[in-house]
Amino acid sequence: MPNIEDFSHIISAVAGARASGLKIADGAVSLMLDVSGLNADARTQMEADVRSAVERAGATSVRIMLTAERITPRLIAVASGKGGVGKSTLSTNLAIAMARAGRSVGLVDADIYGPSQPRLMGVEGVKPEAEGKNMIPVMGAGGVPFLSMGQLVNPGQAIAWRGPMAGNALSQLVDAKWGDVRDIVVDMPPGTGDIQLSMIQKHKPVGAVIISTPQDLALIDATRAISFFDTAKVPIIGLVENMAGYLCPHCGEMSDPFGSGGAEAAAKELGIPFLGRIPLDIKIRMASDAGNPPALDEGPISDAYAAIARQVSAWMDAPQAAPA
Ligand SMILES: Nc1ncnc2c1ncn2[C@@H]1O[C@H](COP(=O)(O)OP(=O)(O)OP(=O)(O)O)[C@@H](O)[C@H]1O
Repeated sequence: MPNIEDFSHIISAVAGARASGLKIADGAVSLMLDVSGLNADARTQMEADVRSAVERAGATSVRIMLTAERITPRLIAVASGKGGVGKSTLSTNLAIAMARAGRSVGLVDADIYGPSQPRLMGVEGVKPEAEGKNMIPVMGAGGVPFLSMGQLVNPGQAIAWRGPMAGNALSQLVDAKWGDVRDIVVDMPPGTGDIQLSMIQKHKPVGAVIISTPQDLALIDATRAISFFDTAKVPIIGLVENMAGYLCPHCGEMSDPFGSGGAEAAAKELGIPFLGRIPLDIKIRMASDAGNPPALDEGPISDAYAAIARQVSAWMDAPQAAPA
């Protein structure tokens, strides 16, 4: 029978620093497993992995107590200098790709000008319920819980809002019953005006992902968005290039209607990380419009979102994203 040190090694090979309180009595092993920040599937998987490793090593019985710290979700802002560059599409697919990697992540659609997430998440017309004063997020595509400005007001109504109203509306979404959600991807309204400032002053994101198309004019707007977050002291996680390169579905030739590589060059010049590029592909628009986010699929598009999600997740796991 292995001793307590052997079991400790076996368990930490599977669960890293998440295991604690290991005890052994007559071959019966008990321990605690901190599953904070993991979604339900990842929790079940980790528990099962630890259990089978301990059983394989010869334990007569295994008792695992799952614990999770109560957490206030951290916000990841997805922002762009101007509209129409694919910010909402990226927000949805980033959240889904992070969830597919086992993270406990939610999505908030704070774009008061054109809340499009209910459609992208396949839950158009679904109204969230409330528990007391708090809203309960609805379950969107990929099992990602989500709330949208579009669920608070009728389309078009919010456009006349001023900063404080937008800030208060965002509070309703962010202060909802998020359960064990650790990180919330926030689809910001495009631009860098008072509305956006009020929102981030009220609910400071831990970091911002900026999205741009590759052409010069869009990059100038992206640069403005970057300095906006700099001024607000919100660190930039990195820049994503969207609609980079068009693969012709008929002849298979790759062309660059908006140029290509502009965002990567701009990121280098600005000294911020480049997180990756998403091609211009009609399949992205069609799948999104049908409420089937492409990040849920298999293939190169989904891989591109997963690669961006990995970098954002790594940034969130590093010390700079830890709560003060
Ligand atoms: N890589 C892509 N390839 C093809 N179509 C895309 C791509 N990214 C986004 N789109 C499409 O472009 C349109 C605009 O995208 P999206 O709504 O995500 O942009 P946005 O920046 O959030 O816009 P808004 O500022 O209006 O909210 C949508 O029809 C979307 O399906």
